Amino acid sequence: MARQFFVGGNFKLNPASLQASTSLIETLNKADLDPATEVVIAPPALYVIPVQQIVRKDVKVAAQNCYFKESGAFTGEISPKQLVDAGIPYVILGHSERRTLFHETSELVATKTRAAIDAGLKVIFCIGETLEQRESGQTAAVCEEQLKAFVDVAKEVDWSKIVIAYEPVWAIGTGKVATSAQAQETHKDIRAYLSTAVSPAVANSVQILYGGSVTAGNCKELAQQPDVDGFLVGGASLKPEFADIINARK
Ligand SMILES: O=C[C@H](O)COP(=O)(O)O
Repeated sequence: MARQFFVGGNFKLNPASLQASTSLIETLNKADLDPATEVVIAPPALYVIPVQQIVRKDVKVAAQNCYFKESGAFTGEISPKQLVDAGIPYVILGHSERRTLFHETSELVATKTRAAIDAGLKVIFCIGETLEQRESGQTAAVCEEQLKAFVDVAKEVDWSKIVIAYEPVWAIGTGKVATSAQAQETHKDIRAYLSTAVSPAVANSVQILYGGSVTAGNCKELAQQPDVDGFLVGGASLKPEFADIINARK
């Protein structure tokens, strides 16, 4: 079965006002988008609901993070249940900025992923190595370790609720994109790991996105790789070229 092409836009902590978010969405609403691509955008938490209200219906909305508890004394957090209640279908978890700047461990990311799926969300689950880890030949091992933490708590989980985003940390926001060969090799390694650790069927059906300095200029070649099923886009998702990335296979 062919995997659907998927493009996510992670706005991170941008733009800095609701008005600027609205104008970004208005541009996206007017764009000619390939209907074969599943498109998900992740605005900052405060704007998730207003964006959901104005964005075109063929574009879904994601939160950039959530906690694993349903409710309680957890100041500053958002629960998976609240996202579901607000009609938000997706959440990004395990982004390298969460792992590095906010000290999220693979175990915490796994717990949050399990809770999000159990609550009814779909998860864009991010993994990826640092430059030092790549240069010392640990790329596959690091991705496996990050995935294994979830596999360990994934008993009877519905893997169709997960999209994996491979984002080498050295490529995020740096302008240094992975070559299509590097992306393909790592995506293939991720599938090989899942084939053994979960099942060949899951390894074959799970969508694996590439993220890290994707632009309109480099997306077409990356999109031709057999194990690259789409992108998680940061900086370029805030620009009109996001539509060209969505249309990378058109
Ligand atoms: O989630 C998106 C990634 O962090 C990629 O960001 P970037 O496209 O700005 O490099």
